[in-house]
This record gives sequence, structure tokens and C-alpha cells, in this order.
Amino acid sequence: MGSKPVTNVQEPGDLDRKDGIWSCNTLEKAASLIQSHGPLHLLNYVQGEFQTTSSTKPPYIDSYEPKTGTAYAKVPCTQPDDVEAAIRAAKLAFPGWSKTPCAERSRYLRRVSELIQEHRELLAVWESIDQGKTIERARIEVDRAAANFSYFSTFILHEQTAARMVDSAWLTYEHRSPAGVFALISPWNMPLYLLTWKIAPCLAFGCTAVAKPSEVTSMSAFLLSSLFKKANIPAGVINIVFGDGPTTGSTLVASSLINGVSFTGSTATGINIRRMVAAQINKHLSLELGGKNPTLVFSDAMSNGHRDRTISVAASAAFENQGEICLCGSRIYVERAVYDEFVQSFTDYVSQKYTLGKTVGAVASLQHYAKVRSYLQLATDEGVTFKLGGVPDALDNVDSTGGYWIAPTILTNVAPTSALQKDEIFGPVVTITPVDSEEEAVGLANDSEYGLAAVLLTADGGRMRRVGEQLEAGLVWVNGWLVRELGTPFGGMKSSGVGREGGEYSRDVFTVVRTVHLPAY
Ligand SMILES: NC(=O)C1=CN([C@@H]2O[C@H](COP(=O)(O)OP(=O)(O)OC[C@H]3O[C@@H](n4cnc5c(N)ncnc54)[C@H](O)[C@@H]3O)[C@@H](O)[C@H]2O)C=CC1
Ligand SMILES: O=C(O)/C=C/C=C(\O)C(=O)O
Repeated sequence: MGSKPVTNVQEPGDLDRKDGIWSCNTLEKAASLIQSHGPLHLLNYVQGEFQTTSSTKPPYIDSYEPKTGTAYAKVPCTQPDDVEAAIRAAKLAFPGWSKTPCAERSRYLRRVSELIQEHRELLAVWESIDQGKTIERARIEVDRAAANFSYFSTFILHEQTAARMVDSAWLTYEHRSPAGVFALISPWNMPLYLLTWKIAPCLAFGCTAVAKPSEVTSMSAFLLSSLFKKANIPAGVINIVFGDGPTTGSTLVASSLINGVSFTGSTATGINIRRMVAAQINKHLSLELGGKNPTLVFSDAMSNGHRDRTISVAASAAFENQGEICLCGSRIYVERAVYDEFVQSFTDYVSQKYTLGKTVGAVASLQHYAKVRSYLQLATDEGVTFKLGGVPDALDNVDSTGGYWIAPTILTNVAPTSALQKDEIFGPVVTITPVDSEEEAVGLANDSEYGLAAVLLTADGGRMRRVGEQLEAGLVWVNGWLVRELGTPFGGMKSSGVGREGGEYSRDVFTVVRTVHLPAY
């Protein structure tokens, strides 16, 4: 396979061409394009135009298709000079965009939402190719990306401000203005959804941005930039640069022209970013980081009428998107009275419902495959019981692997102190541990450096609140998982992050507030 660029990829704003990426609305067509053309070259989107990087020979990062192990795209590793040019473009666009009336900004966002919906299948196809997720999962996330834009397009039309009186002599009110230029940095597990979860509120509240998707999964951001162009978003309001963390991401974060950073990714990188901006005291910082989330199963949740839901919720929390969602429940604690029954029913259900290549995709990268595999090797070394799954083959040749496939894996007899119970594995791996009391369940659930999410499975109404309110997690679901209302605060406790996003919480991230005091005369 050669490496010549696909012609129309150099003109990605041209959505009408019949023979390029924009006509690939099935997995088969996309596979055939990759086969016939070789690696697709992505381009940055800066100042409303697609640009190659300024260096004559830009360094590229190979991007692999996880289901086949094929290097299928070349992602520019944007160098500091080009990152700074993108930041300047966003800075230049800020005065105009921040003063654009809400109704007009709302219309732009609404148009982007419509365009995402119009290209639903195509975006889902490339997201599935790029990330390894199933096409069904990709469709859900494309719909949710469209919803991010439609939600914030209407949110800004219904804003209210708080006003108070002081001794009948003074009227005070809160006045908000856009905070400036933002760095929006997203990870590789839900690429389009998580990037739009940042871009939509950022633009809605009048800020401009330079966004950087993960170098592992850049394709949907590239396609999205064409939709921004088609929606006529003014030049410079949203810029997308590609590249890695150390070169591209850190230049973006550290720039003194950047007024705020919204980041989703690992806790290690979140700590790094916090360090980088420590001296820039006014920089807004929103960090949504890792999780090692507990699922608690009580005996009453296994009674007739509840059992099926309990099993299916625990399973989707563990294995949706191959376990590559920061909210996944990867530690299950089960009341001892129903432990054997739960383990058996859960294992049967997962082995029937979660089939590799059908309902379970490939993990996102060779590097991530190696990481998840190392934990499964550790499980073997520790003498843990594999109820399902095993240690997959070691892969060392990226171009001849046939893909990064890890079967759903269920582990029992895992010590509470094991790294399997402590570390964010971020793959299709779950541990199940018996508990003897509600108190022990809560204690083990909270025995984690993370505090992002928790699932509580019970039929006891009193326990729902009693336990739910003790769990050290930013999001607690009772008898469900991943129910999302975009106005609710989203974010984690402990090492799972700083700040909350969603609705008015996103408004706090992207605006500055002043209190104005008016005399009564
Ligand atoms: N949402 C979550 O909870 C996620 C958790 N992870 C966890 O992190 C582990 C490592 O995955 P990575 O891809 O290495 O995550 P990462 O946190 O390094 O990458 C996330 C994003 O941050 C960028 N980045 C990395 N270093 C940066 C820096 N110094 N400055 C600015 N941006 C930077 C990356 O280019 C990417 O866009 C995974 O195995 C998983 O356990 C990874 C992705 C998402
Ligand atoms: O909002 C959701 O449904 C999912 C969010 C997931 C993340 O933030 C993540 O995996 O990082």
C-alpha cells in the first residue's frame, strides 16, 4: 500500500465530491477507500481554512485502524509555531464572536447540529474505523455530538441572572462575559462526543478556541472541521490542530494567550497540565480525569422482577465501548448471599451478549492493547480466577496484527489491594468481589484514589439514598448507568478531576462573572 495523499482529503471542505471520504457512508466503502488510496493525510483547520503545517516536511503521526492494525491515516504533529498561529487566530476572532448576539450564535450552533445529523452515518463509519468501536456505538455518540450543539444552542437563549437587594438601597446583579480563548483537549475513547462536549459550550458562551483531539483518534475532528466551514462559523472562532501531547498539547496549554483549558483524559496528564499552568493564576481549568468506578449489587437486586435489569446494567456499565469510557463500572461488589448466583448469571449473560467483533469492538491502539494485556498477565501471575476471557496474544508487529482484540474478561478472587482493583485499566476487564454488609460495600467502593462514578443496584428505596449519598463519586446511578441530562453537573471527586461541566456548570467554565451594584436613586 502506498502513502500518497487522497486528493480530496487535501480539499476536505468540498463535501460534494463523489469519490472521497465524504462518500464513504458504509464500513465497506471506507475500507475500500483505505485499501485503494493508502494513508489519508489530515490537515489542521485554522482561521477558517485547511492548512498544512508551516514546516516543509511536517512530522506526521501514523494513525491505525484498531480493527485491522492498518496504518490508515497520517496526522500532522503540529509544531509550536503553528500552534501559536492557531491561538492568534482564535484571539483575533474573540472580540467579534464574544459580541455576537446570543440568538446569532445559537443559529450557528443549531446549524452545526443539523449538519452532524445529516452526516450521521458517515461520521459513525469513520469514528468506528478510527477508534475501533462498533458502528452501533459510534451512531449513539454521533447523535450525542449533535445533541451537544443543539442543547447549548438553546441554553444560551434562556439564561437568567441573579439579582439581589441590599437594604432596599442597592440592587446587585451578576453580569457574565465570555472568558476568552480556550484550549480544548480531548482523549481517544469517545472522540467526537467528547470534543463537541467542549466546543459546543465554549462557542455558545462566546469564547473562541483551539481544539486538539487525541493523536490516536483525529479523524472525526477533521471531518467536523469541514462541517464548521459549511456552517459558516466565522474564521478563527474554532480552530483545530492535530498532534501529540508533549509537542502540540503542551504548547497550547502553556500559552499565555490561552485564558482557559478544558481537558478530558488521564489523571497523569491532568496533573501535568495543572503544574504547567500553576503560575497562570487566572487561567480557567476544567479537568475531567480517570475513574475506577464501583458497581454495588445488593441481594434484593437479584430478586424476581429485578434480576434481569441488574445483570444487564452491570454488564453494560462494564463492557460498553470495550470498557473504554471513564464512567465504566470495573469493580463489582456483590452481597455474599447472591454472589454465586450473580457471578454465574453475569458470566452467562456477558458471554452471550458481548461478542468480540459484533457487540464488542477492538481497543483503541496497540499501546493500549499492551497496557490492558499487561493487567491480564498480572491477573495470571496473581492466581486470579478468569471466569471469562484470558491473556490475549502479545502483538509486536503493528502492520500484521489483524487488530487489537481483547475479549470481555471477568475476574474473581482478586485481592482488594491488587492493582487490578486499584488502577484504571480502561478496557473490557471487570473484577467481582463478595461483600458481607452494606458498610463493607461502601467502604470498598470508596477505597479508591478515584471518585468519578458509581452504580448502585438495589430494590430497597431506603438504601438508594442511604448508600447513594455516601458514595464518593461525582455521578451516582441507581439501577441504571450512563443516563445523561446535559444540565446536570458532570465531573469527578478525588483524583477524577477538578470542576464540573454541563449546563450552567459549563457556563462557569467559559465565562467570568462580575457583580454590579446599582444605587436605588
Ligand atoms: N476519560 C478518561 O478517563 C481517559 C482515561 N485515559 C487513561 O489514560 C491512559 C493513557 O491514555 P493517554 O492517551 O496517554 O491519555 P492522555 O491523558 O495522555 O491523553 C489525552 C489527551 O491529552 C493530550 N495530552 C497528553 N499529554 C499532554 C500534555 N502534556 N499537555 C497537553 N495535552 C496533552 C493527548 O494528546 C490527548 O489529546 C489510558 O490507558 C486510560 O487509562 C485515557 C483517555 C481518556
Ligand atoms: O457523557 C458521557 O456520556 C460520557 C462521558 C465520558 C467521558 O467523559 C470519558 O470517558 O472520558
